[in-house]
Amino acid sequence: MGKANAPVKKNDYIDLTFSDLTHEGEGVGKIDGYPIFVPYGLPGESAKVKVIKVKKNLAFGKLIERYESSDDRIEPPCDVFYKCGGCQLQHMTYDRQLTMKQKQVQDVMKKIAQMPDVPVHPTIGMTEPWNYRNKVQIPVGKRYGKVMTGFYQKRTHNIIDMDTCPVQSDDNDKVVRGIRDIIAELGIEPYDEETHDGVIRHIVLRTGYHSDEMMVVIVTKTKDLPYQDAFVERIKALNPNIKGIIQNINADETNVIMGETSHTLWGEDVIVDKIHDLEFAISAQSFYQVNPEQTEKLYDKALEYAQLSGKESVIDAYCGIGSISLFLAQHAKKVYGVEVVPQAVDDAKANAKRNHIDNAEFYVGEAEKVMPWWKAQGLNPDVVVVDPPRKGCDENLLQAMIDMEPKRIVYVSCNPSTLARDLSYLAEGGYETKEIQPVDMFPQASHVESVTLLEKKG
Ligand SMILES: C[S@@+](CC[C@H](N)C(=O)[O-])C[C@H]1O[C@@H](n2cnc3c(N)ncnc32)[C@H](O)[C@@H]1O
Repeated sequence: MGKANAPVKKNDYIDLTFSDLTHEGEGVGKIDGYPIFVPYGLPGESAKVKVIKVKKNLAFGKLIERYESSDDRIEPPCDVFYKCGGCQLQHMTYDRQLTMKQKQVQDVMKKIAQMPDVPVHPTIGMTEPWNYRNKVQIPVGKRYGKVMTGFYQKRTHNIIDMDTCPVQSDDNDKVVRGIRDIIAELGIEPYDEETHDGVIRHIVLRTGYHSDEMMVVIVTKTKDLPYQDAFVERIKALNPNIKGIIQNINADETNVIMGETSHTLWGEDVIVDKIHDLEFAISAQSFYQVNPEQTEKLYDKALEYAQLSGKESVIDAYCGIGSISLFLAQHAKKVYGVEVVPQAVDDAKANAKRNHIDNAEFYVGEAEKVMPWWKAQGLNPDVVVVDPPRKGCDENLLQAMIDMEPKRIVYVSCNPSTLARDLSYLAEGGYETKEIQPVDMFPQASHVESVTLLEKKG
């Protein structure tokens, strides 16, 4: 069907009944099999919709008036939910969010991996799916002379001025507001994305879940930070748990938040937090899971799937600060971790020492290059754990893993689509996907995390 043959035209007003949800949580209604995606529509509801964009195979619409409410609908607790791009699912009950995430994994296993029969367990959720984030990265801007901090409006870079965010911890919210006011009072200029003038781009805060230790990172465009001493003194006074204030410099015209250079303006370079009984030092540029309560459940599942007896050698690829590696090391003979961010590998080595674990080694490098090299050196692990970023595993890494012939692979994923693609590749290499456990690391947002167990066939 060409675009001209689509059953709707731009600016049409139509009545639509929603039958499904997209992976981003938008309602899907169909006219003669032609899908129309409408934010905030829920299955079972019908509504008046304005068609805003028409493509060959699908259209997008805006919900104008709902004729009835699904039992899955709730009032979003956040005032700016319908404007902000941070969360997508606050209008649905938490149970519905969990089933939606399970179904998303089931869908990609059918459509992308062609494995409709793999068991996908119900998503492991939180008891209280709010105030869970231990990290906030918030842009700083100025409008009509007023300094603002807040998340970007959907699909734009307009900052929505906000004082609180219901998925953040209250302490993080308070410190962000405090720093925003100090920036305004000292007259330090926020960075302007259009003119590339100004100084302060982002405030990044990380708070230890068990330790309450806080790290403040001020991301600047310039090396120079005006009124640095006064700025640091006043930030210190905002919360006694602030352990370090770090400046990160990002001079590039980019969407990436942090640049490559950081230096500590005051206090410690790291904060320390615990996951179960292990302590982890975390520096500004290292990855650390954002939902501490769910991290324990995610890691428990990864460890369960690894089925270690104490005799195995294990590779943890994309290991970050060594958090999964050190749990594996407590039950294995030897663990090898690889990670591309040098500061994270420094943290991983320090974390092994801090926890008196001496059977874990960490290497800096791209996992897709280090794995084939390890294979060439004769390293043939019993188990491989991978936890890649959203783009999934590089083919060279998948092939190296197949060539190493581990008994089991545990795949921790934050993107079901690339997971399904990689599971197909591994199936061709002789690895059977046994089961998948989604774990909700991002309540109220549409991201889906999961742990998968694969075993070598035959
Ligand atoms: C999703 S995080 C997982 C980290 C760790 N497993 C954890 O649970 O905290 C992915 C990690 O992969 C790292 N990374 C990204 N690309 C990489 C590559 N090509 N080779 C090795 N590590 C990479 C990132 O820096 C990040 O630390």
